[in-house]
Amino acid sequence: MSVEADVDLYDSETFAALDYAPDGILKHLNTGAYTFETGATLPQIVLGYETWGTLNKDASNAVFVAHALTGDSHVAQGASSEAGWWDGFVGPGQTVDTERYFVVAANMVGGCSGSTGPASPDPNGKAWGSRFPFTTIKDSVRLESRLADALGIKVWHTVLGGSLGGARALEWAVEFPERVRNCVVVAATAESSAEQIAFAQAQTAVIRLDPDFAGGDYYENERVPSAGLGIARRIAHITYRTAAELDVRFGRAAQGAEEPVAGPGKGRGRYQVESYLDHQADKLVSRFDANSYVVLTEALMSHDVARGHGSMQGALGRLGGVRFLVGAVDSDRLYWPEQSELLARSLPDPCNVHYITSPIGHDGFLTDIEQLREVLNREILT
Ligand SMILES: CC(=O)SCCNC(=O)CCNC(=O)[C@H](O)C(C)(C)COP(=O)(O)OP(=O)(O)OC[C@H]1O[C@@H](n2cnc3c(N)ncnc32)[C@H](O)[C@@H]1OP(=O)(O)O
Ligand SMILES: N[C@@H](CCO)C(=O)O
Repeated sequence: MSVEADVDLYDSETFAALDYAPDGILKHLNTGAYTFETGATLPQIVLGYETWGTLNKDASNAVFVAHALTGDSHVAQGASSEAGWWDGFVGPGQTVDTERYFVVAANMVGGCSGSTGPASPDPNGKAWGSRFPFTTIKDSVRLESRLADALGIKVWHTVLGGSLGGARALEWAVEFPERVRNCVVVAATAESSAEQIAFAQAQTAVIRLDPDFAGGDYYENERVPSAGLGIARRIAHITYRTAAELDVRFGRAAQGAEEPVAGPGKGRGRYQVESYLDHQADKLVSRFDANSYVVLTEALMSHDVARGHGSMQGALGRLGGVRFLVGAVDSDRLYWPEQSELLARSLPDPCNVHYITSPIGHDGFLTDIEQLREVLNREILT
C-alpha cells in the first residue's frame, strides 16, 4: 500500500516538507500547463515520482533513473511494501547506493502509474482518452526538468536508464547538456530504427483493431481492449527474449497435460511457450492501460535525438561536457549491439560499449544489470 502525497509546485512550503521522504513512496508534483513538442497544450500535467536517500547541501549527488516502456517509478522498495524492479541494483549499499546518492525516478507522462496520461481526467472530469496529445521522449524530459527544478537539482550527477529509459537518459543529455554530468545509456539507441518502428507498429495496430478500443474512448465502457493489449505484449515479449533462450527453456514441450497436436474432435492444447506468452500478456493486461501503451510505444517510435538538431552528429556533438557509459546486451535482437556501438563512436569522446552477457536478449538489462556494477562504480558512481 503506497502513501500518496499530492504536492503542488507552487506551494513550495508543502513541497519542501515532503520532497525527500520517505524512500520509495509515490508522490505527485503538479507541474502546471504544458505545450507538447507537437503543439498541443494540456492545462495541467502531474508527475508521479519517487525518491530515495538525501540530497546533499550543494545538490551534487542527484541521480535520475528512467524506467522502460512498462516500468514505473518504483525502482527500489525503500519504505514501501512492494519490491522495486531494480532492487539489488538501486538501494542502500547497492551499485546505485542510496546512502550516497539522492535517487529520483518519475513516471513518464502519458503512462498509467501516477503521471498524467490518457486515463487522467480533463477539467470536466472526463478521461482524456483519444484526446491525449501525441507525446515524445523530449516531452518526457522537458517535464522531468520541472521536477528537477522543484527538487532544487540544477545538475544531475547521473542520468541512467535501459531501453526506453536509456532513450530518456540520452534525451536528457541532448536537451539539457548543461544539466547532466554523467549519462548511462543501456540497451538503447540514438534513434528508433525502421525495424523497431515496425515491431512497435504491429503492437499499436492490434490494440487499435480491438473493437473494445472504441477509438481510445473506452473508459466509461464495460469492456476495455484487453485482447489487443495482450497480443501487443506477446509480440513485444518475443522481441525481449531470444530464439535460443525460448528453445532451451520450452522447446516443443506441451504445457502440462495439454495436447498441442489435437486429434479429431479434440480442442487443441498449448505448447509451453504459448502458455508462457499467455501469462506475460495477462500480467501486463492486469497492470497497464492500453491507451498508455500506445502513447508510450509511439513516443519510443518517435525517438530520434537528431530532431531539432539537424542530424545525429549535430545533436551528439554538443555533448562534450557529458561523460557517457554505453551498455548493451550481447544477445539483444531488438536493440542491436551495433546500434549501441554506433552511439558510442558518435559521441564527442568516443567510448567502448560495456556488454551484459546473457542468453536472454533485451530483457538482460533488467535481469543481469549487475554485470555493469564494476564499471559503473569505477567510472561513474565512484
Ligand atoms: C523496466 C520494467 O519493465 S520494470 C517493470 C517490471 N517489468 C516487467 O514486469 C516487465 C515484464 N516482465 C519481464 O519483462 C520479465 O518477466 C522480467 C525481465 C522482469 C523478468 O524476467 P525473468 O526473470 O526471466 O522472468 P520470465 O520471463 O522467466 O517470466 C517468469 C514468469 O513466467 C511464468 N512462466 C514460466 N513458464 C511458464 C509457462 N510454461 N506457462 C505460464 N507461465 C510461465 C513464471 O511462472 C513467472 O511468472 P511470474 O512473473 O508471475 O512469477
Ligand atoms: N520488459 C521491459 C522491456 C521493454 O524495454 C518493459 O516491459 O518495459
